[in-house]
Amino acid sequence: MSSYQKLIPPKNGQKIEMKDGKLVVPDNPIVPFIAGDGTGQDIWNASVRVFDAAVKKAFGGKKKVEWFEVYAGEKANEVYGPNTWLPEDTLAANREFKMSIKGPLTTPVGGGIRSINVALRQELDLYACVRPVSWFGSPSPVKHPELVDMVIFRENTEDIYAGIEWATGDPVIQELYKVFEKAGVMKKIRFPKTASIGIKPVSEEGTKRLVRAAIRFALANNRKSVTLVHKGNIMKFTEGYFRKWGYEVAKDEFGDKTVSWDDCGGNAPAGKLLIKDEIADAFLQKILLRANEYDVIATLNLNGDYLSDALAAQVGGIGIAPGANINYETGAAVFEATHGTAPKYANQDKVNPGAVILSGEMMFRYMGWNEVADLILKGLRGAVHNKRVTYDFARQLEGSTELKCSEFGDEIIRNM
Ligand SMILES: NC(=O)C1=CN([C@@H]2O[C@H](COP(=O)(O)OP(=O)(O)OC[C@H]3O[C@@H](n4cnc5c(N)ncnc54)[C@H](OP(=O)(O)O)[C@@H]3O)[C@@H](O)[C@H]2O)C=CC1
Ligand SMILES: O=C(O)CCC(=O)C(=O)O
Ligand SMILES: [Mg+2]
Repeated sequence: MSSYQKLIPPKNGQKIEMKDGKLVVPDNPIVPFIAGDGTGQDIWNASVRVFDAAVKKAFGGKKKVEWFEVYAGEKANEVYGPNTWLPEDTLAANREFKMSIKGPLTTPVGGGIRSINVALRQELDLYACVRPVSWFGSPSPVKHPELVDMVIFRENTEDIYAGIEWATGDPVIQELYKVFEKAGVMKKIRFPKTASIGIKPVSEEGTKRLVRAAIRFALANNRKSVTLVHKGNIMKFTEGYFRKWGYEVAKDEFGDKTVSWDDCGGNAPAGKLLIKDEIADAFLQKILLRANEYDVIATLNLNGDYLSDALAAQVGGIGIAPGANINYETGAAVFEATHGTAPKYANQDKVNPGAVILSGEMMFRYMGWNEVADLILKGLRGAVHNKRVTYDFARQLEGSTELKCSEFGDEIIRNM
């Protein structure tokens, strides 16, 4: 057991562990949670009741999650003192108990602390951000939202999110200019006196482990294709190499089970997984026009961030867009919504808790508690079908009843 500065883990529960490459889940697992900033607390209050109700209904008391509150963001400042955004305790709890679920955390724009969400992913090396997007019957701005059934695998530890950047005037930039001078690239910086500079690392190992995870998922779930989404025409050695390394891992490690677009002209023989690629801007227009041509998506960090919100909107909005950050080798995982803190709605018991609830659905499936995950899906589908929904759906759904965040949780429980 780790020694914690301020945390006391629940006495009754047991740890989830990884043994011989497999998760071993006890009947009473301890699962750490971070409620989150802004709307996070309202959402967590609704979500945890849904989770407990689904576990109780599925197992009749034989299994139970022991929830363990850990802190990050604003609450961490209250518990640990000013300027403590991601306490060592929280990282230690994530390591000890393997999995956790979290609400959104605030990141200021243009200065201040770097993202705690990104820091958690990097500290725990959760290299795959997995975001499934499909239609739940909710109102959508497109004619055929049912054509969207994709799972985004977003690289989660590299790219511009590594946070290697300097503000205009920083002395490091002057040092970099000396290197750029030698390399003969200074003329490419149009306004050197005022430019801020950011650096985008993309590695072979980082790309291959992400694409490998996407291909394994696609094969295990009988998916038709994996599309590598990149901007490799412009960023040749970062995004272009993501594409190259992606095709390489498919050929070298899954050559008997996959076929590339170039080798089959897009017509994959029966039983083979098609590996193709798409430039990111073209991809963004094609998902609106012909969403059914895409299935599993493997992409870089920034592209994945943009795509997640865009695809979420296509199936009815960010209010029901779930996600998981996973390291498939260590088994470590943090489940979280795609959306942020939506601060203008904080403490109004108003927003849609669906994204965290569906992140919980992913978590229970990851734990092998499929009965619980199925009940959560049934409950959510039932609530949307009955048009008893939160404000985001209600404003687009004729004849609906607008529910509070907590009431929507109750409605999901009623429909399980
Ligand atoms: N993983 C994380 O913790 C993330 C954190 N963030 C952080 O969150 C903060 C706010 O970011 P912002 O760009 O405003 O993005 P948000 O996702 O927080 O909110 C944007 C809009 O999305 C809608 N929305 C968000 N959550 C919900 C919900 N649960 N139910 C219904 N609608 C919802 C609202 O739309 P409407 O106004 O139309 O009602 C809201 O105004 C920033 O500090 C950002 O860095 C952002 C993303 C992820
Ligand atoms: O960390 C943040 O504040 C934003 C992260 C984000 O938008 C995402 O992971 O989708
Ligand atoms: Mg985002």
